[in-house]
Amino acid sequence: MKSAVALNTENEARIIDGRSAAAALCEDLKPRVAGFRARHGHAPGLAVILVGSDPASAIYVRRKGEQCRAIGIASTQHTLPAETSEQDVLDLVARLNDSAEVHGILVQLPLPPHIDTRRVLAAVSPAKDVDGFHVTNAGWLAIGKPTLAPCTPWGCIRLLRALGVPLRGKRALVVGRSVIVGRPMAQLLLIEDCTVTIAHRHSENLADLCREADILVVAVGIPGLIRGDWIKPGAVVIDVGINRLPPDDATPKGRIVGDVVFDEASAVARAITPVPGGVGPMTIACLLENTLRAAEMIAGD
Ligand SMILES: Nc1nc2c(c(=O)[nH]1)N[C@@H](CN(C=O)c1ccc(C(=O)N[C@@H](CCC(=O)O)C(=O)O)cc1)CN2
Repeated sequence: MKSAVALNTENEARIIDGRSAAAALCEDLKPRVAGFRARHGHAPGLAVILVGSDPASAIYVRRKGEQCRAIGIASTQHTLPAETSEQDVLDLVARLNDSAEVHGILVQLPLPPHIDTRRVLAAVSPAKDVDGFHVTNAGWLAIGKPTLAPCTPWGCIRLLRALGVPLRGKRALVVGRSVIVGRPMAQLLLIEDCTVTIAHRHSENLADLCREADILVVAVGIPGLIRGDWIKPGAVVIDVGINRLPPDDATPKGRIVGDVVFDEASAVARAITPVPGGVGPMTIACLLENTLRAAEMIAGD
């Protein structure tokens, strides 16, 4: 991946540009996708399942389809009404598991409350689990051998690597313990030889834990939780939070902010991801990477 981020030598944080990093990754994937097509006579295929009409989910799913097509991945979207039964979702997953044209299956989250998310995710074939949420893939990651790693944390690792800061031996704090981000993020940082701590809603002295971190990854969905004086001078801050604030006169749709107070943190940190334009775009680029990887593994490349 071409480096979209370089370290700042001045006394202010480097803003890590996730949009350029994602664009660079997609450019790198294009010839690999073309190579797959040339070898196998068909494109890698991604199937995306969207249940219900959550507006944000609909936007993300649409972007996933557009970006797949832009690099030559075949993408199909299965949009089901919010009242679809769990069994109907499971039946669709089973059909996609059996389809030779589909190499990656993604169930957009959140699912409506009457559907058991764990049961649906467990039904996805681990070989096609491009979100990396299946327990088999979580298990591979937990033993340090990731196959298909969850896209958001994998995107964070890509940003950290592109930044060029040494990770080995550094103290990393992950704030948040979700299955989608916090837990896999901690596992991936461990593979990078960081000394990893996970903090969560019951952690005591969160500010002090943050002040010890060379690498701080925050994924809790609480706008502005992390203040500038919680950050160790020179730390790298990865803000995974995407929170929409209530509308105001200047922003009728509501401003999108992260979990970190950006202006305060950027005065202290060595480098920081903005929201929007940081980790978010990498999530989709890494999904495309995982889809190609799944296709290559299924084809035995
Ligand atoms: N099955 C999955 N569901 C969900 C995932 C996931 O990885 N797999 N992650 C999120 C939603 N998501 C992708 O699905 C996602 C969220 C945000 C962004 C993004 O680029 N955000 C922008 C800001 C928001 C905007 O512009 O609308 C940014 O950060 O710049 C991409 C993907 C939950 N569900």
